[in-house]
Order: sequence, then structure tokens, then C-alpha cells
Amino acid sequence: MKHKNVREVALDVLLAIDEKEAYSNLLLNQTIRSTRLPERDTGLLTELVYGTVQRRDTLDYYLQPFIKKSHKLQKWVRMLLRLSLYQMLYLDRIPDRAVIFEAVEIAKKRGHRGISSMVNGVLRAVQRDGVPSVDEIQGDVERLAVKTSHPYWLVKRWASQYGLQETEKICMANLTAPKQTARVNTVLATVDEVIAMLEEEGTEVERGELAEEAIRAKKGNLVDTKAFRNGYMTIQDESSMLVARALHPSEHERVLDSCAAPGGKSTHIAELMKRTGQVISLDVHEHKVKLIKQQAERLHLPNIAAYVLDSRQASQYFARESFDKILVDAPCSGFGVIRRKPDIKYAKNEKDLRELARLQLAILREVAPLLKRGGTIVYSTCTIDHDENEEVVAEFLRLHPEFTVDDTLSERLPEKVRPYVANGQLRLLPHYFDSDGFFIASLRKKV
Ligand SMILES: C[S@@+](CC[C@H](N)C(=O)[O-])C[C@H]1O[C@@H](n2cnc3c(N)ncnc32)[C@H](O)[C@@H]1O
Repeated sequence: MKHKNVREVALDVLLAIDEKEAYSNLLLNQTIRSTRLPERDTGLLTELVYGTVQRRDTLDYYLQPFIKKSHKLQKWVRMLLRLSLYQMLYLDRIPDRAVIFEAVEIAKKRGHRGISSMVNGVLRAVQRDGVPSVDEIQGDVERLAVKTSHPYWLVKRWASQYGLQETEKICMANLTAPKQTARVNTVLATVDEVIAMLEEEGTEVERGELAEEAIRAKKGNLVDTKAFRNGYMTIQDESSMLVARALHPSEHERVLDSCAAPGGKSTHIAELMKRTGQVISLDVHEHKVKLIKQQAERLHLPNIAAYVLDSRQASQYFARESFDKILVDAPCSGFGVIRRKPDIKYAKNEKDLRELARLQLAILREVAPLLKRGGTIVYSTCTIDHDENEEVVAEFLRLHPEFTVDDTLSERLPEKVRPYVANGQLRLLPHYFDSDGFFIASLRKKV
């Protein structure tokens, strides 16, 4: 990809995402590292890729009247049209003629004269006639699905779980750019000290809105700082930071993190325990366990021990009632983090959700006997789907009468989120605080 310009690179990344070679965020980071794009272009590349993926279905709706034999369109040509239309409609600073010129050049290079004149024709027709209005779409759910580019089944599902108004807010929030936040490693420095370090490096930051150890980047990338490299912080969304707070580990405790990679919450727990006690971090993937170890080292946290293990076999390796606290930050559909990984919304289906719920329950059930009496399990996900959240908890409690919901959860959480806690469970939707959609349940084992 060495000699390609930013739009050609964007097209390659978009096609790879479409082929499900990798999630958008991973692929994009990888591409930024491996291509020799000038630094000023990496921001544009991110915007082009995320924007085109985020608005895919809306863009297709807009393009439809202008493409005659839509079914015959090659994948890359459709993607090029989406990418170009995205710029024409949503990016003010790029003139249409520049977008069309670039699209035609790419079409010539990748295809032949016929394709480039078709691309030129379609984009010029859109420029001349304007796109159709989504308001003409019949049916509230259908209209919202196309307007916000979410699959119909998902909008219908959320509408039945949250009502149409709240669903619209969720969908709209999913189209906004996520903020970059970091959690200060309070073992090494205070929040104010890290803010001062970053400002000295020329990175503008502010305190977070929810978590006391959170900072938000106003300008610049926190990962490219000395403070990050030296272990003073971890990139993490503010909603995620509430999980370790909910678990509330004390010094010298033994804590199990059953789904731990890449280690965001394990390291937070280890920090809250002030490097005492032990966090046992499990993950089923070997390459991911390496990431936990790397993070523990970078953050100077010797109280984490990470192992490759399927948590559904945990009871073969650990004694009954041997942990003070257990975290199950379960694999999930990720529907709370669509703005970070917009392709997720097209990749999953209802069958996946059913399978995930089964896996989530199986992990919870397997680790439950390992918890001491009087101890706490925190179950969390970065999804907002009832079946993966409230329903899993309800089923677990039905099958495990030795557990109850923990009504003290809200005392351990920041005041701002307390209105969203009920029955020992917190559900955050992405538009509440401009943070990830998240679910946290605290369950206590009876004495
Ligand atoms: C939501 S992520 C965990 C994020 C992590 N807690 C953090 O804060 O960085 C879920 C993790 O569960 C792992 N996983 C999936 N199935 C598992 C299983 N059966 N046993 C253990 N880990 C599993 C995945 O590899 C993934 O890393």
C-alpha cells in the first residue's frame, strides 16, 4: 500500500472490513502503522473509513436511484461510490469536484474506462439531482433503520426493549465520534500529576465526567505520550472504569477475572488493590493473554498472574470458595460500543445473541462455586441487549439460589450514574454520558 493516496488506502481498508478480515478499529490501527501516509492524512483516513462504515445503509439508500443494474455492481465499485458519497454529503471541507475527480482516478486505476465513466456519471447525477429523502420511507422502524444505518432487525429489537424514542437516541449516539479517555494509574501518580505531565508534553486533557480516575483528551493522542509509555495510564472508556469500582476489591484479596484480555479491568483491579493481593486473569486466547502480561508490566503491577484458560473449565484448576471477588466481563455482542467499532452492527445476528447468552451463563455458572461465601461476582458486558444482560442475570439467580442481587451497588458508583441503578444492576446507554453502552450487575453469595 506504499504509494497509494489516502482515499485508495481507505478503499482497501473498507473492502477488507467488508470481507470480515478484521474489525474496523484493529484494521485501521494496523494500516496506519504499516502505510507511509503523511501524518496529516491519518485523521482523514480514520474519518473516511469510520464514516463510510457508520453510514453504509443510508449511503446505499441514497445511491439506489442512480445505479441501474445494482446487482451487477462489483464490490469495490459500490464501496468507492459509498466512500465518495460520504465525503460529498458529510464532509464540508472537501469540494465535490475534488471528490469526484479522485473517485474517477481510482476507478481508472482499478478498473477500466467504462467503470470510471459510470462512477463519474453516478456522482455527477447525485450532485445535480440531490439524494432522496429518508422521510419518504414508510414505517417508523424502517425509516429509523435507514436514517441511522442500523439493521432493521436490530432497531426493531431495541424498539421492543426500549421504545422507539430511546432507540432513536441510541442509534444517533452510535453515529457520533467517541472521545478518547484514559484511566490514571493511581498507584504511580495522582490525576492532577498526570494531567500536568501531559500538558507539559503538549497534550490537552480534562478530567472525565464519571470516573474519578478518568481523563479525556481534548487534542492529541494519549497513546503517543511519554506518560502512557511509562505506565501512568490505560486507555479505557469511562463506563468500563465503573466495573472495577463496582467490584470494589480490597487490599490483599484474591480476585478472579475470568475473561480478562486485554487486561483493562484486571489492571484497574490490581491498581485499586495497591499492588497487594493477587488478580488471577484468564482468557481463552493465548495471544490475548500476552497483552494482559504486557499491560501489567507497563503499568508496574506485579500482583497480576495471567493464564490461558477457557473459564468454563475454571473449577478444574481452582479450589471451591477460594476467591474473595470474581469478575465476569463476558464476551458479548458489543452493541454498546458501536461507535468505536461501527461494523459490529452489521456483523451480528439474533442467533449470535442467543449463543452469546448461553456462553455468558455457562461462564457465570462455572465460576460461581469458586467464590467465597459473602463474596461478590460482578457480571458486566459492553452491550445493551436485554437477553445478554438482565436475562442472563435472572436465569443465573434462578439456577443459583445461593446468590442474591447486591443492593449496595449504587453506593460504590459515582452519584451521576445512580439514577440508572436498579436491583443491583446498572445499565448505561451511550447517549447518557457520551460513554460506552454498558451493563454491570453485582451479585452476592449468601453467607
Ligand atoms: C469483553 S472482553 C474482556 C475485556 C477485558 N475484561 C478488559 O477489560 O480488557 C471478553 C474476553 O473474553 C474472552 N473469552 C471469550 N470466551 C472465553 C472463555 N470461554 N473463557 C475465557 N475467556 C473467554 C475473549 O477472548 C475476550 O478477550
